[in-house]
Amino acid sequence: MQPDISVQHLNKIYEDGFQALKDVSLEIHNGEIFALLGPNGAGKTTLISIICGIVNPGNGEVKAAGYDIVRQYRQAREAIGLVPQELNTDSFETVWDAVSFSRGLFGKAPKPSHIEKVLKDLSLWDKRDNRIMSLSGGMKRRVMIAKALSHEPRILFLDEPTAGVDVELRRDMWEMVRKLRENGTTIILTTHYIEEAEEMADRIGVIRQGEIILVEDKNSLMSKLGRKELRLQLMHKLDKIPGELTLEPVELSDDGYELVYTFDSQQQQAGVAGLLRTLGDLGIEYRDLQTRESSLEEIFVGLVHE
Ligand SMILES: Nc1ncnc2c1ncn2[C@@H]1O[C@H](COP(=O)(O)OP(=O)(O)OP(=O)(O)O)[C@@H](O)[C@H]1O
Repeated sequence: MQPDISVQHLNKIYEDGFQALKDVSLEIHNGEIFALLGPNGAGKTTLISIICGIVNPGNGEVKAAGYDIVRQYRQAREAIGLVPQELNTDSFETVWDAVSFSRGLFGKAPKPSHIEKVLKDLSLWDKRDNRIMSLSGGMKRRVMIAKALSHEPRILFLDEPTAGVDVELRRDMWEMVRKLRENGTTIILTTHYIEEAEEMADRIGVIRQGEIILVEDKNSLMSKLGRKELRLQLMHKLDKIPGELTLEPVELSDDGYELVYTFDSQQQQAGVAGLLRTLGDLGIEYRDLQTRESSLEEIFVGLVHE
């Protein structure tokens, strides 16, 4: 099956000569939730804006739903809903009118049954006759999503969907996004929040200074997250790792006074207990021990600051 989004060797140099994207290649498949994670200025908005036809691409090829975003702009754009970072919500219009109008912008015939479904899915049905400016911040965000979904796109972009949103509303948003995915929408979200990527995404892409430096299944990243390290400071120097321990992921420090054991947090019980027992059997004494866990945050920070 062809990917919903295909980006091949995309470069972007802004008019002032700044290169915001460097040879970006990425494929996103139907029904995925893909999180694009990166620090400020990494190029997330630039990438999204190019795919959505708001910013001109440099060289490279970009397709949405199989359509080239330059040569087949209309078809490509119609496949996409975009919830931008900046929310423009000082509108006197009612929720119903605003969402219906957005659909019209794509040249689509009115379809009240769809607008009704979108508003109900987003828990906005009761507010349909309210003016947008009278709504709470969280409701306004929902309206933005409803507008983006009004023309029945198969791909939804959410640029920083929960920036500045309180924890409760963030959870609501996550729940909503999951529901949309269940209905077959492909979702691409940008975020600074590692927690958000962990919670939501099927796959995570990390972008740094215009380059995609990692694209990985969330679960395999989570198994990295689950790595733990046990450090044992020994009473007496060891010259080498005893044969009984060579099957274990154990390393000896250069000075021979520290053993470092790396393990999966899921196997914690058996692994650590077994190791300590073996050390006891071998008569290897230690003064102190510490464990530490590497988090996705650490992996991320390590990656983007390398
Ligand atoms: N119109 C422009 N002209 C020149 N440089 C630009 C322009 N728009 C963005 N940039 C630069 O391109 C880089 C990437 O910006 P972009 O907005 O894509 O980053 P981002 O990852 O979305 O950041 P944030 O998380 O802060 O939204 C930044 O260094 C930015 O200053």
